[in-house]
Amino acid sequence: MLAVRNISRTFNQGKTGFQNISFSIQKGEIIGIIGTSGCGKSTLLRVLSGLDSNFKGSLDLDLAAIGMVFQEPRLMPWLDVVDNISFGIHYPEQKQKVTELLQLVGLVGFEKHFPKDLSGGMAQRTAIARSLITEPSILLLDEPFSALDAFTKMQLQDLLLSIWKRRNTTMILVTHDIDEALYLCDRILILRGQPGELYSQISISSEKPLSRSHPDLALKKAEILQLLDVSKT
Ligand SMILES: Nc1ncnc2c1ncn2[C@@H]1O[C@H](COP(=O)(O)OP(=O)(O)OP(=O)(O)O)[C@@H](O)[C@H]1O
Repeated sequence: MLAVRNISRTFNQGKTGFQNISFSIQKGEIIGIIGTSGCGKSTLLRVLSGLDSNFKGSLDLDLAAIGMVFQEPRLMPWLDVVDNISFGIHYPEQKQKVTELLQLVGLVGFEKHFPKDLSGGMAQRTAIARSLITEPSILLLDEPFSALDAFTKMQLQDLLLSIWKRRNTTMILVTHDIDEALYLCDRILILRGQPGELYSQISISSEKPLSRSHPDLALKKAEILQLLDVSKT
């Protein structure tokens, strides 16, 4: 349903960004993108989202069907939770949808709270609900939980899986957290180099989610560390 062929994005210096990346994604797949700092992961996500159209190669996806979640929630401080979620849509007609999303992300009871009164996890739940309001078929997530404490992070990872189970949303997740990618993803793309290139792809379990301590995930982690060339650190 999504195909990326030979795409490259370099900047003026010519040395940065990413190059010659090709992959495809099936409906309902969760794909992780992992790579060392500066190998172009965020740049790739910006290109996939349509925020950056200055790339070479071909991109076969419906940009209208995309939702995006960033590392920081990017909520509007003067709007409460409901108004943040429903910003840009015609709320009276979409009230039912907002109610369903509040239930989905676990924010019932917090409708009238403003961002300053939300914990980091609740703010990110609001951002996730907002990204789903347009019913995207693909969700792009750029290190969505990296600013959260370990416990909240695990809760929100499980929230993503529950969204995926209910809606079969295709997701592309950029993360530095290999355990997170192993737990959530069907397949992990490993980028290396500057400019970054697709170095390898690893399939995870077909019985997702495996328990976080499952030995298969430990084996895959060792494989990924080796592919990233950081297995001794
Ligand atoms: N607008 C820009 N102009 C010039 N260079 C850029 C621009 N955006 C990104 N870069 C460069 O492209 C490279 C890749 O950046 P990017 O943020 O995509 O990497 P990343 O893999 O997401 O890094 P990190 O893991 O540290 O977040 C970096 O060297 C960065 O400096």
